[in-house]
Amino acid sequence: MLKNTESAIVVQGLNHWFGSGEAKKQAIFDVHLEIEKGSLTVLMGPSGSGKTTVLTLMGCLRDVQEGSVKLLGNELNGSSEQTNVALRRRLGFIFQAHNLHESLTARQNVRMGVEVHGRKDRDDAYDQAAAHMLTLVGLGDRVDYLPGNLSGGQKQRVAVARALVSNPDIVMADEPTAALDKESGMNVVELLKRLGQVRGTTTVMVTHDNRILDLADRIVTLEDGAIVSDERR
Ligand SMILES: Nc1ncnc2c1ncn2[C@@H]1O[C@H](COP(=O)(O)OP(=O)(O)OP(=O)(O)O)[C@@H](O)[C@H]1O
Repeated sequence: MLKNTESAIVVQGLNHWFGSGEAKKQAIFDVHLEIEKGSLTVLMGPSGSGKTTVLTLMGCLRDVQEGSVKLLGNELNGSSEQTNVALRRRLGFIFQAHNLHESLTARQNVRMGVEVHGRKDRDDAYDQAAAHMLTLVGLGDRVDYLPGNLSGGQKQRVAVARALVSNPDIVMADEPTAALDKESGMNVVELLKRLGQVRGTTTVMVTHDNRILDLADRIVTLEDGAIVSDERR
């Protein structure tokens, strides 16, 4: 049974290593972080500072080696695969490589975001939800396009729609605006912010994009695997 709490994510004393034997190297050092439901948190820091590692640990995509990560009240350190699968269903992931299926239209790609979660008997509802989400990301006139006929920025917005269509509790995004021009990038982040206010969706976003910092509720900066600043706005 999954639990619910007021904090979306609570990280305590998190350490992480890569490699083994002589090559074993610590990448994350004693990270503590509590993220409120409905907030938009940005993780910043130089290349190699540990942002993606922290995001994947919080997103149930990597085993927690030492310390505690509670996701929606559920401890990930030592959690069962069954719990991990159930938790991942409550998350939406947006990564830089958008991984769209080239043979499926924008709408069909977005539908996959709900189909993996649910029943097969709601065809029309899935289609409508996918088209609605594509409209929200500004692609209402492109729902039946194949990825090959979309620009890099448009493909990225399809990936955003796919991550959001299942109404996830938490969105984990790694450089979601990197492929987007200023206006499209702002639109995506504004949408995530609005989902936080309206649906209580929590967003944690890794970015180097200074343009979107004004929209963040909180900016956490990592250096050499440790948090060096934590600014609430
Ligand atoms: N699979 C891996 N195997 C070995 N070392 C890794 C692995 N993944 C990350 N690291 C190391 O862990 C540290 C943190 O990497 P991470 O990718 O989390 O940083 P980042 O801040 O996300 O960087 P970037 O902004 O370049 O994506 C780096 O020193 C990196 O070399």
